[in-house]
Amino acid sequence: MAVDNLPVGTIVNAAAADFPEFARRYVNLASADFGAKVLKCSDEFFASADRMLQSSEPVFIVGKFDDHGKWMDGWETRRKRVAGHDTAVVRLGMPGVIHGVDIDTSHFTGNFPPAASLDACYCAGDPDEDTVWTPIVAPISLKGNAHHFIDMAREQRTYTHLRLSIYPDGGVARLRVYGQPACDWAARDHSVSHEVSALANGGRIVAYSDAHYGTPFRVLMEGRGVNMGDGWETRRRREPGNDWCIVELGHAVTVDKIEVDTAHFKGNYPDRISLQAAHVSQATDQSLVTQAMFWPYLLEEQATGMDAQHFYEESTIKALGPVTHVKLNIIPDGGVSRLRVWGKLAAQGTQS
Ligand SMILES: NC(=O)NC(NC(N)=O)C(=O)[O-]
Repeated sequence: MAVDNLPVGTIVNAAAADFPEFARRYVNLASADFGAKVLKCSDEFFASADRMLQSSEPVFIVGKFDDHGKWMDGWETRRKRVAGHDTAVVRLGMPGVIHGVDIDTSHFTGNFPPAASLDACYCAGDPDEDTVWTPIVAPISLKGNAHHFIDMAREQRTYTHLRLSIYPDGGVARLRVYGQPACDWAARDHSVSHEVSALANGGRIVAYSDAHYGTPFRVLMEGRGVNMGDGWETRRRREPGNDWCIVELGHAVTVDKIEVDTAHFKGNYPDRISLQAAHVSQATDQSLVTQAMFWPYLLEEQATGMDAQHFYEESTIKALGPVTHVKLNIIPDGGVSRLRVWGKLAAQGTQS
């Protein structure tokens, strides 16, 4: 991209990429939003390694320099003048099974690394000299200013940390590690309710009708939304019907509490919401969209208000028995900051 002739301060966005299925299906376990951190790196002279874990799209700001050189949105090491290569050790925001990665060199043109590789480990604490690293991506060639999507569908192990190696030096705008957070249900207390919709507990967005604004997976994040962008928001609906979002729960449960939080959605909260649910063992993400049309109501239509948490307890929730999936209907459209579903763990394999 020829950026030199643009006015100083112009923010240049990364070229839109054709994202593969794993990047649409799973969350980025290496996102700073989930607490992912760079624990150590061999060098970060030009740009801090933590920057490659930001969830924002990388930008190039024309004419922005700092004391070290050109300000770059990513991790960038100095030009190596000795043998060797650079590395960065990342603690994932949540332990999980990795389904694909993206080594994104957006905006690094004359300074991208010609190759990179990834190793992973599972560690209760943080890795040290005795840690045994498993190679998960052998060295691959990189291009400048480009996404490098690597499908890892065959990977089944749970990892907590990654080590990114770049050969020999250079800049990486973003490291994205798409995967399913892992949860050890056998170790959990089965006598209490669990928030099985939470990402950290294996909750996953399966499909949604529209997500013109905001990002659907954020409704399953912990804590309250920080602003209106921290949630799921649809476009204004100009035809009959309603918007919806299907969530796979981390474990089958008998639902005993639901929260729908419209934090920050004031002129655009849904007029009403409802939830449908089912216990499903045979489905694909695509077939669930069709199957969900006929699921029974877990929560009948409820009026919602702006910028508020709405809690529903057992007296309002229908007794459907164990369910594995819920469908949130927002009527007719609007924005939701958080959805939380709690319940008692059911024996896995139960079918209704
Ligand atoms: N124009 C540059 O980006 N030069 C250098 N990098 C930074 N960030 O200044 C370099 O040597 O790669």
